[in-house]
Amino acid sequence: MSLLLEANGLVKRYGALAVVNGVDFRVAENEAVGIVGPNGAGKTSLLNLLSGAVPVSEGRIALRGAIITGQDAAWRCRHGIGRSHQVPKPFGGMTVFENLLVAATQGGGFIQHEAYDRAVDSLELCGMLSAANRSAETLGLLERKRLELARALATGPELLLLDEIGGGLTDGEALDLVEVILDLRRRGIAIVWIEHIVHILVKVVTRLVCMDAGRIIAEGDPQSVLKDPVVISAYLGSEEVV
Ligand SMILES: Nc1ncnc2c1ncn2[C@@H]1O[C@H](COP(=O)(O)OP(=O)(O)OP(=O)(O)O)[C@@H](O)[C@H]1O
Repeated sequence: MSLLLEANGLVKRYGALAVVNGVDFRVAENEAVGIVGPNGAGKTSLLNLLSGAVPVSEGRIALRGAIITGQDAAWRCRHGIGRSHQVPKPFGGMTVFENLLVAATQGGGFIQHEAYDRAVDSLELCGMLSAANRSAETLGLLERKRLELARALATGPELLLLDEIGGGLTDGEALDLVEVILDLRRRGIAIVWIEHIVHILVKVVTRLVCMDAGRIIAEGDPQSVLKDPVVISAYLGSEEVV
């Protein structure tokens, strides 16, 4: 597998506080990487740096070997880095389908039939065809999460950054989303997924990273990371998670 995204020495400071503190992070083509860690560990902050939502304080990020550290989120989205947010916020005053068309055209840079086909494809993949003409604001949580995923997908990503896409869902609902995410992997999309529902996460990811206090404290194959005493002490406690 060739390297898709590589970040070295990432630091993000707010005032004196380094919320991401010297992180090296790599994702290969079509790889699925999970990120876990306690609240406030810096997981979303790391995703924000990778997606370009916030600028780095230090470090550099490369996409397929080309430095993209200075590129903003819109540029990165056009060049294959899509993301979903922890709290889904559909575009208001629009239907589900219109949300996806906006993502395909404005986020992905697709035009005309290509944009339309992308939007339809994302609807189908995320199981939202029957909701296409509903006002996005009327959706319940599961459908909002699906729309959040579909919208990221409509931008045509090679790499999808998912922030707690399973959060707030029942186990059954989260398992349905797992099937969708597995489908995306089958299509060759690489996934970086932050999730607290660890037994759901490990159904998709082949590598797990654990963060604490802005640093990576363990990484490797998911079962080994979950058994690591450092991870148990910082994050899992004595809880049985898989
Ligand atoms: N814009 C900001 N200004 C100041 N501090 C911030 C900002 N954004 C995040 N932080 C701080 O950075 C730290 C890491 O937050 P972050 O949201 O990245 O953690 P997380 O691991 O994603 O947590 P959770 O699992 O609760 O979502 C927290 O202490 C948070 O308060």
